[in-house]
Amino acid sequence: MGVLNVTPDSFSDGGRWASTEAAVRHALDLHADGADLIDVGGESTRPGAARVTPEVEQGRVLPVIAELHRRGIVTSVDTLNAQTAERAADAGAGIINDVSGGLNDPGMAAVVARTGLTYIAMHWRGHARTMDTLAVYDDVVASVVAELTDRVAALEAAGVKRSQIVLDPGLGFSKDAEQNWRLLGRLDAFSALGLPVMVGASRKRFLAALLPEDAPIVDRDLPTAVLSVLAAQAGMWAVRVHDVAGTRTALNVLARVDSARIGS
Ligand SMILES: Nc1nc2ncc(COP(=O)(O)O)nc2c(=O)[nH]1
Repeated sequence: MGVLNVTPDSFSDGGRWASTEAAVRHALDLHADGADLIDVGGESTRPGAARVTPEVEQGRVLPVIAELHRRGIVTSVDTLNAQTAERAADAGAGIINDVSGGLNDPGMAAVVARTGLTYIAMHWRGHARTMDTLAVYDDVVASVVAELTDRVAALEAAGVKRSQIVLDPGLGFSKDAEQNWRLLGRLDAFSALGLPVMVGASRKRFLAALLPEDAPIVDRDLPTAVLSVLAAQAGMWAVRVHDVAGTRTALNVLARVDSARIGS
């Protein structure tokens, strides 16, 4: 899953794809680099980011989703808002990617049920302004698994089919660095729920600790690619990355080793 933030303020690529034309061009590049999916977001979710209205969000993402759909590219709409999700589905989005797992907008589950689209339910405890204060867990793996399990039950009660749901541990959302690493060390606990799982570590702050103090954000693409391989080995459904080319190359290394092993 290639990341396309059509926002002026996303932490790692804010403002570079603010126009529809620039955004579509970048999506085509990500697709050419090997992305199976393009995640189109119109509101930055980075800690401290300002909220935008659904109308502003829709103005940013709908034209991009419609044009990519016209070109046969599968998109997910990265939104907390039911109205945006519904309009994105009408514009041709194939997936709803909701970082709040349905907690932000009470109307989201009904839209997911009605559209029948794949729904990525990420673990979330609150908006960007408060999320860091909510990073308190006795056992982060057990808590995130339990809270996602609750979300699945609520979604099914609202008419969403289990077959629509993809889970995501929500790295960096109400998790500190150590908690992110703990979650990455136990991806099996998420697979054990019997649903596809996506992981989004790309360029996130917790990776910076592995790099020199003043390293540019793009240097986080190497640890991101390593995590993509580990996620693939753990049987993850998808990884959400900015540097598709790097992750695709890393996954090709894994595929080559696996095929050689099978052939041996
Ligand atoms: N499902 C899912 N969606 C997401 N959307 C945005 C961000 C924040 O990263 P960005 O600002 O680089 O897009 N991370 C996730 C994530 O980890 N999982």
